[in-house]
Amino acid sequence: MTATILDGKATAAEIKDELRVRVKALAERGVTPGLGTVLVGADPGSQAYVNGKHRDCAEVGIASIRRELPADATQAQLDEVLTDLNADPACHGYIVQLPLPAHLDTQRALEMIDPDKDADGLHPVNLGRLVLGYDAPLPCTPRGIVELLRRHDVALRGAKVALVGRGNTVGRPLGLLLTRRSENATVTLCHTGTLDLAAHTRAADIVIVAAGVPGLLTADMITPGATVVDVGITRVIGADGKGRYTGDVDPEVAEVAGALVPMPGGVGPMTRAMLLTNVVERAERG
Ligand SMILES: Nc1nc2c(c(=O)[nH]1)N[C@@H](CN(C=O)c1ccc(C(=O)N[C@@H](CCC(=O)O)C(=O)O)cc1)CN2
Repeated sequence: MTATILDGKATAAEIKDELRVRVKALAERGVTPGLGTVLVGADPGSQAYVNGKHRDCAEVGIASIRRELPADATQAQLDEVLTDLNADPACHGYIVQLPLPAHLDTQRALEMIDPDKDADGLHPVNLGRLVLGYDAPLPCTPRGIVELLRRHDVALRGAKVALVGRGNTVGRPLGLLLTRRSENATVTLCHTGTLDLAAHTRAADIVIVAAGVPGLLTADMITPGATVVDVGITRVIGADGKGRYTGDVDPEVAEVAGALVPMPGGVGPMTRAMLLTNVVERAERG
């Protein structure tokens, strides 16, 4: 068996086409959605991700608001930028690019974001709203995974899902999304303390791996025909001395799985598309 590839890049492109139409409708009401980004320091990876977000904005007609601080910025300087963005009516949602330099308090920065402008959906108030089933901006990666599966007709209702990883940005919120009444999947949340991980992944119709451990899921760990989602993205240095990104799923899994969300080209582009979606939704609310 060779898995059907669930192409996140193509699906994200479809979503961006749909967003372009919604942005045009907003323009007719005199509203231009605005996404803000806060970048501290000059890490090349973070700069590339922020540039990518602004390219995405330009593609769909969202206004870009860029705030940059030097690597040695103080917490007070960062607070000031966040306070400004909270008050800026042109900014419907914004993100603080992570990771922040080690001397800054990330949790404090995330908590300073106005929850109604939290484009990443990672503010504790919004994660709390998600737990309680209230309306809230949803975290982009979990939302992107559910959207990708839905658009490729992967049945979630009644499905057994093994979710590997309990982090606050993917594993935990994704478990909450998948167990909402609208999705109705049955989720086993696995983590580093799970005994016999393979027994859980083999019993699952859908295996989602967000552990940050390259090649963690091997072909013998899934049932033939299962759907596999690779959320891992770890930078490794190859034999040629060059850096590259690798996922949590061993390439041989593609020979056994029925469907595979690959890395690259799967969850990453969907995460970016959901960030834009969160901003457009905020602008539509007025
Ligand atoms: N505030 C945030 N900070 C960070 C986030 C985030 O969602 N919010 N996630 C990552 C970086 N990131 C976006 O910021 C991001 C990472 C990877 C991709 C992506 O599309 N990756 C490609 C493969 C790698 C590549 O080609 O560069 C893929 O999966 O196809 C998008 C966004 C940390 N910080």
